Amino acid sequence: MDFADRKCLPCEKGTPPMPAADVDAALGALDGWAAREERTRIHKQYRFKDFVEAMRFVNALAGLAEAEGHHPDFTVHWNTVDVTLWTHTVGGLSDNDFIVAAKLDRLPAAAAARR
Ligand SMILES: C[C@H](O)[C@H](O)[C@H]1CNC2=NC(N)=NC(=O)C2=N1
Repeated sequence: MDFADRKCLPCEKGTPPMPAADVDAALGALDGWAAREERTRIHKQYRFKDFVEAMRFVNALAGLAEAEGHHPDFTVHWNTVDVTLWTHTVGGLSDNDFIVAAKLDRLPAAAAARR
C-alpha cells in the first residue's frame, strides 16, 4: 500500500529502527526525499515563491503532524522549508516517517513548491 494511504501507528520503545536496505526501498516510493545521518533521518527541502507560501505549507504540516501523532523537525528560511523526519522512540527511521513524508507531498500547500 502507498505510504500516503496509511496511518501512523504508535511506536513501541525498544523497536529497532528500519534497516538500511528497507530505508532505500522506502525512499524509492517517495519524491525528493533523501536519507541522512547514516540512514537514521530523511530530509527534503521545499522552496516556495515567498514566505507566505512557505508558512502556508508549515501550518498545513503542523495540522498533519498532530493528526498523525508524528512530528517532523523543520526550519524556515524565508521561502525555504527544510523538513527532517525521524522517530525519536526508535532512534532512527520507522514506517511513520515515510507515511508523514508521503502525506506532506500530497498536501495542497505542497503543490506550490518549486521544482
Ligand atoms: C506518545 C507519542 O506517540 C510519541 O511521543 C510520538 C509523538 N511524535 C513523535 N514524532 C516523532 N517524529 N518521533 C517520535 O518518536 C514521536 N513520538
